[in-house]
Amino acid sequence: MDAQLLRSTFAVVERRAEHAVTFFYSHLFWNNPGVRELFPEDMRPQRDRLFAALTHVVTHLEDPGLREYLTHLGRDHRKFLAAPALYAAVGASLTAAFAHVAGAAWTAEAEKAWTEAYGYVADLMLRGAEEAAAAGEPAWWDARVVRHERYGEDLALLTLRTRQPFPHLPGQYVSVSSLRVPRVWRTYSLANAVREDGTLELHVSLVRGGVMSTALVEETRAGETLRLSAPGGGLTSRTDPGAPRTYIAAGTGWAPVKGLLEEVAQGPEGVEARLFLVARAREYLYGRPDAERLRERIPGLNVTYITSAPHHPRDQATERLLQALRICGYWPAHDVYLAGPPGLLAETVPVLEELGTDPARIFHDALPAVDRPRPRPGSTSEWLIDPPALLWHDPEARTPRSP
Ligand SMILES: NC(=O)C1=CN([C@@H]2O[C@H](COP(=O)(O)OP(=O)(O)OC[C@H]3O[C@@H](n4cnc5c(N)ncnc54)[C@H](O)[C@@H]3O)[C@@H](O)[C@H]2O)C=CC1
Repeated sequence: MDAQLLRSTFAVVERRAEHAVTFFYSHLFWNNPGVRELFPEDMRPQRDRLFAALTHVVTHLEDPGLREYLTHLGRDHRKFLAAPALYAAVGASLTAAFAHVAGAAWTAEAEKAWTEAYGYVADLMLRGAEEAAAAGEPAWWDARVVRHERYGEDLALLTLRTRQPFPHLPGQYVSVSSLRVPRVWRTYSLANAVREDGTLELHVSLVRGGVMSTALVEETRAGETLRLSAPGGGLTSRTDPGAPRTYIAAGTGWAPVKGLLEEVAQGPEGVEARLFLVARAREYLYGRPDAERLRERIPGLNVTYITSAPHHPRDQATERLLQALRICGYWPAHDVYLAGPPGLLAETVPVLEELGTDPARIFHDALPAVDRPRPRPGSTSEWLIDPPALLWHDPEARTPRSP
């Protein structure tokens, strides 16, 4: 693959991404009757996702992890009922959209490079889907809501039980769909280790205007059925048994960390472990009772709760967290597991590195780039000098701006 040529054409397409995406979906739906019904009513998040995936591929062309990313993406796309014919149709519409917006940059060489690259992507995705089907994995798991608990205005804990066994590792996430908002899928971390009764736990924070979180927090009731996709994500346990580790969880980032700690509690020995549980205010520290129970079950677990002071902005908790981390020692010996809002991760990782943590031993889910909102540049030269944060870099993030 000509990585250089792929990147340079993508850079041109990226500048007109909104046109490219509109053209792509119009072309796809016009030329393939029936395909529109596979997509949700509101296409905006879908648009962001397409470019998020393309950006990931283009920025990881030489990364050996790209194969695994694509096979997992294909396995996950079974939930959309994506057949091989759809992959071919998407390829044709994508090249048409790129040709439309790239102008003079769309040379015969560029078209050849993109056709080859898309073929590679589609082959690996289809391979992932076929392997999962051959292993007897369903396209999605039906999960009954056995308990629905509200915490305050904007949080719900859902306990689910799947009809078929659900193979997950503690720390992983799933995408979830509800018949209340057809064909919409959103990812949530699982908040439990593997349990004997097979139940799963999700922590859902209400996003203002978010259709799925509103359905899950405010409308869903026990007895309903949700759909879960194949679990994914890299925030799984990597530390040798007994070796020291630090867990940092903020907001509903508590979910995967709770899963990891439940796994430790199921093990035979204690560990040298520190947990920092961060919340925007005391009343949002919903994980405290479970953290206390885990502290009793895990000898050697040290727990610190951090919140913003009353009437202070929620980000003050992050400053307090960084102060607390600076007071601790032994960072070079600790593996660090992090889960929370992208902004918190972006601020915490450099401090951990500065304190001596091995960057390769800091684990968190792949998160979008974080940037402060800026006005969009007006001219091409401004774009080149100071390209803005791309809209699709932060598709899943909450909108936690107000205190
Ligand atoms: N696997 C993972 O990493 C998971 C991540 N999450 C993410 O965690 C967040 C949870 O949202 P909420 O529960 O509403 O938490 P929240 O918005 O109340 O944030 C909790 C704390 O994180 C810090 N924070 C928030 N935004 C920040 C920013 N821009 N810069 C610096 N620090 C910031 C603040 O200290 C705040 O008190 C979501 O963004 C969600 O996507 C949730 C579950 C799993």
